[in-house]
Amino acid sequence: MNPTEVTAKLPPLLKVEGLLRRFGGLVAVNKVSFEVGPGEIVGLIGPNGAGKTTLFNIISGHLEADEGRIEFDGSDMTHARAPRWAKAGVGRTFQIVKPLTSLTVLENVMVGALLKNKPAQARKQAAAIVERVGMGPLMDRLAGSLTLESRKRLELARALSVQPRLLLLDEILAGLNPSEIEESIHLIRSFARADGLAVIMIEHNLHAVMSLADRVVVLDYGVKIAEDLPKVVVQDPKVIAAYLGSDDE
Ligand SMILES: Nc1ncnc2c1ncn2[C@@H]1O[C@H](COP(=O)(O)OP(=O)(O)OP(=O)(O)O)[C@@H](O)[C@H]1O
Repeated sequence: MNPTEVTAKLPPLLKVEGLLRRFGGLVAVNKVSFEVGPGEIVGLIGPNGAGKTTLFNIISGHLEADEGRIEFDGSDMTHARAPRWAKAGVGRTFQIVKPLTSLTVLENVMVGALLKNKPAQARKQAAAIVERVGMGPLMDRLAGSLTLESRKRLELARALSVQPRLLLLDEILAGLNPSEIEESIHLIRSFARADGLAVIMIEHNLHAVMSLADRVVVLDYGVKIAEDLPKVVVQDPKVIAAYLGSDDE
């Protein structure tokens, strides 16, 4: 049995129905619906400006939808703000990494862990997460002194610090070299397969999407134009046309 067959039998963890978000006259997300089950890895792709980050901003409470409904773990989260999403178990990374530069790596991760734990427990948990993402030796370094690759890992650790059941990863592979990308792919797979986290990843690296995702959702001008297995999506004429018509490489 493959992982999609397993997760298909479980009730969805995230259910997005008819989400719509306007910026003035522009419809950035246009009636988008999809579901994600526990342990499932979903790739979210589409040309620049397709609405991917806007969708993440809505799913993590950083923006409100103008229309539609979102359920997480059976609760209506349509009007929930970011802290409630984090407490409910949704961790996210940002495309522009923004660690608290004057805090250490460990302290950055503790900030999220303190949402649900007392300080001593939060420190222990944060240290375990820092080790898990391979940053153990950098635990006491100031975040402001890290390389881009380490900042990206820290961003992932911060997303994990809220003990998420759903991880939203926004282009965490951009700017990494091939061996760092392989390591990250391995790590993301282990979060889903070993820990049962659901993952939605916005990713321009199609090799990574093909090797990781159980399912791919494609946005173009805010509209969901395809949703299927990675190998089916990359052959879909609508998807090919959307990419050829964009300025993406
Ligand atoms: N705060 C905002 N105010 C006005 N327009 C916005 C705002 N945020 C996003 N947009 C517009 O909404 C559309 C979708 O943007 P979004 O960043 O969600 O796309 P994306 O698919 O994440 O793109 P990329 O791959 O380039 O990151 C774009 O046309 C963008 O210019």
